[in-house]
Amino acid sequence: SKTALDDFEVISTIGTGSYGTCKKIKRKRDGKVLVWKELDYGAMSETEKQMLVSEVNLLRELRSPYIVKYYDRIIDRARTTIYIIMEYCKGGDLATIIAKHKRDGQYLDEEFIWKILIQLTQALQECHQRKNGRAVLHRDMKPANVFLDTDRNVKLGDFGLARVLHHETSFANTYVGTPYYMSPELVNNQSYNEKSDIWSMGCVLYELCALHPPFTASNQTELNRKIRLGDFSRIPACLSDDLNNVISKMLHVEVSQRPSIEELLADPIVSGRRSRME
Ligand SMILES: CN(C)CCCNS(=O)(=O)c1cccc(Nc2nc(OCC3CCCCC3)c3[nH]cnc3n2)c1
Repeated sequence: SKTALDDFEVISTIGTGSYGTCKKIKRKRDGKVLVWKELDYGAMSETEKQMLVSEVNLLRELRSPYIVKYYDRIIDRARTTIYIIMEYCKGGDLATIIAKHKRDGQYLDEEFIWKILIQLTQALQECHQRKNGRAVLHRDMKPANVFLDTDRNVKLGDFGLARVLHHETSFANTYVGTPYYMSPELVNNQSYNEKSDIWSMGCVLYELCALHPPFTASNQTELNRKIRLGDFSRIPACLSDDLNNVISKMLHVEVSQRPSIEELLADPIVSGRRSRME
């Protein structure tokens, strides 16, 4: 039988993203706590609705312990709203964690950063090296889209939704935040590719280390210049050269010089750290 809205009770609103509202919900039959994201498709064209359907179908196929699990979807035609039901990540998002450490003037410890690095890479591996089909690019990886579960394991979220919403007509396209994580190829109006996700992952990991993005500026032009130059300062001195080396590789301005997912996982530093963790 189809899942219906009254199979759930809303506990609270977690927040509002570029596409709509995220609510914490409880499944009545077993009390399981989940979230749903409400998207109003009322103003979407037929093509955009088609894109939304295909993006949601892609969400179903992405199965990894490091990607927010998709459960179901409910379509309420009366309200022209789709409810996408996903796993609830108790640990919140990295943007909140970084802001807290910045406020307290305390860096994150290196072991935690390596754990995030390894698990984010594995989350991207699932998307870039999908068995049965084309790679799914995240396109919008940033600290606010990386969640943690109870054991502080990574849960990469909001897949695909980024693409359907970067469609020119959707209101979500209006930049709410500064695109600190734009890759050089995007700044140069070249195409977005798998290596662009690697760049964004490098920016997220850099910000976990330094508690600020690698490239900052007070306006877009200045930001674009810094991104094209790829000049960023070393992560804090208390963090190892190994960590600095791996993150610096991800932030290579030249797409061809930037490692792919498989090259990252094959890197002796990364595989060495990974084997010590699992
Ligand atoms: C905006 N943030 C900096 C802080 C405000 C919000 N707190 S928070 O740090 O995200 C937070 C606190 C406690 C639990 C969770 N768990 C959670 N959140 C999701 O999305 C959050 C939503 C994303 C779009 C923008 C608004 C917030 C999930 N999506 C799938 N599973 C999810 N699990 C999140």
